[in-house]
Amino acid sequence: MNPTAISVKNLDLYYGEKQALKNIHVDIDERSVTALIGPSGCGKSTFLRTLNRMNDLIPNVRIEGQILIKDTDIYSDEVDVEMLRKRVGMVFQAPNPFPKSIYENVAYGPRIHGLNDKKKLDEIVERSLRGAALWDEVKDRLKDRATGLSGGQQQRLCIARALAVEPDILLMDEPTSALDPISTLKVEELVQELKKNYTIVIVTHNMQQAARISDKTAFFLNGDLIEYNDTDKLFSNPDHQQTEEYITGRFG
Ligand SMILES: Nc1ncnc2c1ncn2[C@@H]1O[C@H](COP(=O)(O)OP(=O)(O)OP(=O)(O)O)[C@@H](O)[C@H]1O
Repeated sequence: MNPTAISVKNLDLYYGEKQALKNIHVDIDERSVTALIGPSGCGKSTFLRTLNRMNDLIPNVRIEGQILIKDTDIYSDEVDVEMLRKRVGMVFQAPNPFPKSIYENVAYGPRIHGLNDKKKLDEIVERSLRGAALWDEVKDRLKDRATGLSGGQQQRLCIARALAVEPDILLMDEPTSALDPISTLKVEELVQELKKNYTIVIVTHNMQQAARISDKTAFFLNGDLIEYNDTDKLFSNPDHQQTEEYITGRFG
């Protein structure tokens, strides 16, 4: 069994008066893929965003409870949120490269963290693009604009951009929902490869995708974590009736 990468205890989250996460407890394994599933509005993205404090950017959010990453409570006052987001990278639903070159997209993170050595940046750009399975497709046009890449390539570029600052954890919020089936497959294969080195938490609307790529699955409903289980078990013989109803398409 892998050690725990993220330990969530008694987590409540409120948007103003509305409670969006209710007493969530979960331990996420290191170097594994954890899928978050559930119907629209159940709190998947909200939960994902708590893991690198992206909800801090939303007004009127109140968070109670604890999230430990390597024994540090990420909500404690001493935590440097910039450093946290370096360790816990994020990839969004729609690929969102900067309107800059392919090279500059990947070099951006290391540069803002103070690295200016051209040789080191070259190495990081190559390593990150290789890590995101994009190097061979772009190595001869690193100076071209990133926005000229296909959607699937742009998404892998965003993954390379996240890898460039050497995170431990990668959060992915429906990373393939804007992609065609072939690009989706490439990103799914990439996720399998990345879990050898990173802890991955992925929100997906697609239950087949969760079943294909994740080791564990968390099923949310109305802000409650109903079931957190091995993916094989959750999709074949879930412990809770609501999970059964959801995976067999009776609601959601
Ligand atoms: N910025 C916000 N301000 C107020 N309420 C919000 C905000 N973001 C989300 N919510 C509410 O919190 C609940 C959970 O939303 P969240 O986006 O986390 O769900 P989700 O499961 O990711 O949904 P989807 O699958 O549609 O993306 C919803 O009721 C939503 O309306």
